[in-house]
Order: sequence, then structure tokens, then C-alpha cells
Amino acid sequence: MADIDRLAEPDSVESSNLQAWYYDDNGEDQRLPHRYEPNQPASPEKLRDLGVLYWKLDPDQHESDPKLEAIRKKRGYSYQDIITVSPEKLSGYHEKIKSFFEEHLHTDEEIRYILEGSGYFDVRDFDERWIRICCPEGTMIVLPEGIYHRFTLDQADYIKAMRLFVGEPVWTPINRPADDHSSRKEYVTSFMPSTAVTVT
Ligand SMILES: CSCCC(=O)/C(O)=C/O
Ligand SMILES: [Fe+2]
Repeated sequence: MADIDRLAEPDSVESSNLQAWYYDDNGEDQRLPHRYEPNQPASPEKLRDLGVLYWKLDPDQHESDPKLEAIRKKRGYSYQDIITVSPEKLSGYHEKIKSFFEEHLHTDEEIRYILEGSGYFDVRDFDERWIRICCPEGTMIVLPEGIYHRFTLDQADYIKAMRLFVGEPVWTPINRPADDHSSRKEYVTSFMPSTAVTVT
């Protein structure tokens, strides 16, 4: 395997230290962890099967990180910017926070690299359960095109994230229901267990 391919490999199921769990929809503040009692962890295999990729990177090096550079090159991420989500830093904070937490999909991957602070991405599995993915500083996460998901800050109310994209960015969320959207159909074909083709 070439160096760039090795460097750009997502964290493996075995090496993963990402924390994810099934979301207890108990009506409390969305920024709380919403863990069941006892907790119901979601395995790295489960996230892999849903098409979620992630890497643990060093945010102090984000301006000259060979691993980030390899990921960017390998996956064609030609665009990047930085977004800070906090009541003080983001104009239209309340509307944006509300829209991030509406269940939606995108017509492209959603790629975020958490440089400071933390938050939660929730992804829907095929049993209609939410899986909450904890994203502390240093997490780079890729949600595949067409996956239903949402985002919330945690109680610290602060995240600074790099957004990456292939080509000209399109941030527009497509709210659920979007089952007939081509991106959703493609996602279902690729990842739903009864339709996905498994490569052995
Ligand atoms: C962590 S960046 C803010 C969330 C966001 O940009 C988005 O599109 C959520 O789905
Ligand atoms: Fe999104």
C-alpha cells in the first residue's frame, strides 16, 4: 500500500476509540448525552456498516498535518473552511442550531474535523434508532451522502470545526422525508443490509 493510502486509512474497527451509543429519546435537553441506563453502546462495526468514517487527528497540527493532507488528497477534498458554533460566534445561532438538529441528509458527504470544543452527530440506523456519536476535539468524521443525521452542541455550547468538501460546497440540508431523493436511494442501495452488496 502506498504511503498516502496508509496515512489516509480511516481508524479501524479494532483501533477505534470513538464513543457512540443508542440515543434515549427522553425529552430532555438535546445537548445532554441521552444515554440509556444502562448505556447501550453502538459498536465501531455498526458505524462502519452505516458508512460512517472517522480518524483521530492532532488539531494542534492542522495547518501542516501529513495525515490530514493524505486524507484530503486521497478523498479529493479540495475545499475547506472553519466554522465556529457558539451563541457568541455564529450569527443566527438559534435558527442554525435548530436547523442542524432537524433530521436531514445531504447530496454529498458531510466532513467535519473538530479543532476545538465538542458536539454530537446523531445518525439513523436502518431500525430507525438514533446513534449518538460523541465528537471531541481531534475527531474527523465523514457522514456518507444520503444518511439521515443531525447535529447538536453539548452543554459547553462551543465547537470550532473544519468543513471539507469536494469542489464547490453545498451546505443545504434536505429534511426528512426524503426517501425518494436520489442520494437517499443510493445510500439505501449501498448500505441497507438487505440491498447492500457485501465484498468479502
Ligand atoms: C460541527 S459543524 C455544524 C454542523 C453542520 O455544519 C451540519 O451541517 C450538520 O448537519
Ligand atoms: Fe448535515
